[in-house]
Amino acid sequence: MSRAASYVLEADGIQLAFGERRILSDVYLRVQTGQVVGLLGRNGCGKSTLLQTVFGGRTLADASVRVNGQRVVPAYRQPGLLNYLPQVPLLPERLTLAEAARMLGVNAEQALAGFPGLSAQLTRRIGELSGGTTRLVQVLLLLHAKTQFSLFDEPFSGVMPVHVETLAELFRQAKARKGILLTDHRYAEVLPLCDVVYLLHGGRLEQLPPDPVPALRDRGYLAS
Ligand SMILES: Nc1ncnc2c1ncn2[C@@H]1O[C@H](COP(=O)(O)OP(=O)(O)OP(=O)(O)O)[C@@H](O)[C@H]1O
Repeated sequence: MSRAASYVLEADGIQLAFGERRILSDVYLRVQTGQVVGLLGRNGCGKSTLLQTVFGGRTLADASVRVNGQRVVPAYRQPGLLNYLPQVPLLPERLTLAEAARMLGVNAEQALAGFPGLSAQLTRRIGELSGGTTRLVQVLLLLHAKTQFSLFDEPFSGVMPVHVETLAELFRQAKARKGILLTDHRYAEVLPLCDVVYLLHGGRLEQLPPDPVPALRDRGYLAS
């Protein structure tokens, strides 16, 4: 991908109900390269489901996912388009950290550089790392992988406070290379990172104004 190239990822037409319960009904989502886009919403409102659908891991009949106007369903099949970190572990436990980085085409030394201590663990197997370390290295590897977009479901989860600000800074830097869509309840870390914030509530995706806090309070996501 040329650094100057600009890509727009859009999703809409996503309808999902479990029995009588409608989860997603009115969704239009847009992420472009150079942006961090935050997706907020209360527990169980459908954020993970939406990310899975954009990635293409969950197939919904009328879902439209497009890049620069071209339909890409499932999006994950398009080489170099996007990667996705779900809430569950992604990387095979038997691989060493160095092997996992190679598998993703990532320079491990570069990806882990901001975190003294991680580079020393390159020869350890993923299955031997602590839960929080595993989460952090997965985020770092996907962030550095050469895709136009990265989707993260709770990237700050389990990351210890001393690493959170460094990770947030890496998200800011990664915008120069890609577009990022993330959901995380750590809104204090997430909001300053985001160029655009969406709130998912009642099946609808609402793009919030540049200062999203009052709307987040009004809609009951933050305590007033
Ligand atoms: N297979 C299923 N059958 C029935 N309901 C389901 C199924 N899968 C998910 N759900 C429901 O769909 C809703 C959306 O789930 P999802 O995991 O997308 O929420 P979320 O916004 O990511 O939540 P959280 O913030 O807690 O991670 C939840 O209420 C969940 O219980």
